[in-house]
Amino acid sequence: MSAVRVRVPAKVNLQLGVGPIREDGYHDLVNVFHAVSLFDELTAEPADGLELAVEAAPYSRVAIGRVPTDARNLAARAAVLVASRLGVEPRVRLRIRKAIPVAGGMAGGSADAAAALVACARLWDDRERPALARDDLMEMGAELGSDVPFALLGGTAIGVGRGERLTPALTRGTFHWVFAAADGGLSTPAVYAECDRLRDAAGESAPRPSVAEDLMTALATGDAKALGAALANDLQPAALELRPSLARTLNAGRDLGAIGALVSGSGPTCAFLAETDEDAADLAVALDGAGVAEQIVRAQGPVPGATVL
Ligand SMILES: C[C@](O)(CO)[C@H](O)COP(=O)(O)OP(=O)(O)OC[C@H]1O[C@@H](n2ccc(N)nc2=O)[C@H](O)[C@@H]1O
Ligand SMILES: Nc1ncnc2c1ncn2[C@@H]1O[C@H](COP(=O)(O)OP(=O)(O)OP(=O)(O)O)[C@@H](O)[C@H]1O
Repeated sequence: MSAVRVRVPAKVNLQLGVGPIREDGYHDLVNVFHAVSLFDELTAEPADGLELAVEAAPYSRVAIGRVPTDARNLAARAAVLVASRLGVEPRVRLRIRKAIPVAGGMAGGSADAAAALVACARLWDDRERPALARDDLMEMGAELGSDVPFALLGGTAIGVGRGERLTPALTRGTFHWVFAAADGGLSTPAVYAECDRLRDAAGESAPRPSVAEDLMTALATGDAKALGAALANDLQPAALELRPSLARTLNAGRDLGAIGALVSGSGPTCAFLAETDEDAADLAVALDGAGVAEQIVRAQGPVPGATVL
């Protein structure tokens, strides 16, 4: 096989309920993931060794200078994992074209890891040995990071445990989003640690999160207004503490007519929901004019997970 090209979506967390810290240092979550039409593209082709190149997608202002191009890159780690599972050498050139913000709370690195799992499994598929099944890829994804299995699955899904144990959720229709990407990222471990610190300082113990019924009903009925009202992220206070300017971004979106506004995952990207495609276009133009973000991007969800093109 010569080259495999895979397209993989970003995510926004519709509900991120953060529970207590577990013994392994991770938090127990109720994580409602939603895949949106903002895509990274990864190409895998045979090479003499493991090679990696990263470029920004046309018109995107993704800070590719902050993406490692060595063995720390999650896509490279995914390729090494697939090779070791199949008992082959990781002789592959990976080219990543990024549109998903770096360290933005939209799981860009996890998306690239998912794309590399799919691409390398296909590239090294050989009649001599049993092919890797979807479940094998999901299990390897969970080994690489909590968000990786969802990038494989896509759509809308409820994640529990670290967020890696997924159940697809019933949804109707399409939701229209506007994302405000910030200049500079936030570290996911730092945001979780800040969430713990804020809870400690307030004398609060971590609640056991549960799936919000109003959110699931809004998704199942395709009711954008109800979805906007039900959006919730327990990491948002921590992200706002670490990056106070995000309050201005969220307020600008609300003032300009968003029917829902929240920080995406660990941030700093802010997500705004609009009722129609036209409303989203108007909101994007207005937010761009307000100058509260590095880049404004429109996207729709749900969309499929990592897909071979
Ligand atoms: C914030 C989210 O993006 C929401 O989907 C995820 O929870 C983070 O997923 P991720 O980036 O794939 O995270 P991982 O690579 O698995 O873990 C990075 C770090 O985030 C923190 N972490 C992550 C997931 C989780 N359930 N509890 C945590 O406390 C831990 O400090 C961990 O060391
Ligand atoms: N392929 C990759 N793309 C982007 N960052 C990567 C990649 N591989 C490793 N990294 C490292 O991971 C860090 C987090 O990047 P990423 O874009 O995945 O964050 P994120 O979107 O906030 O993740 P999440 O939403 O899963 O918490 C980066 O700062 C970078 O050092």
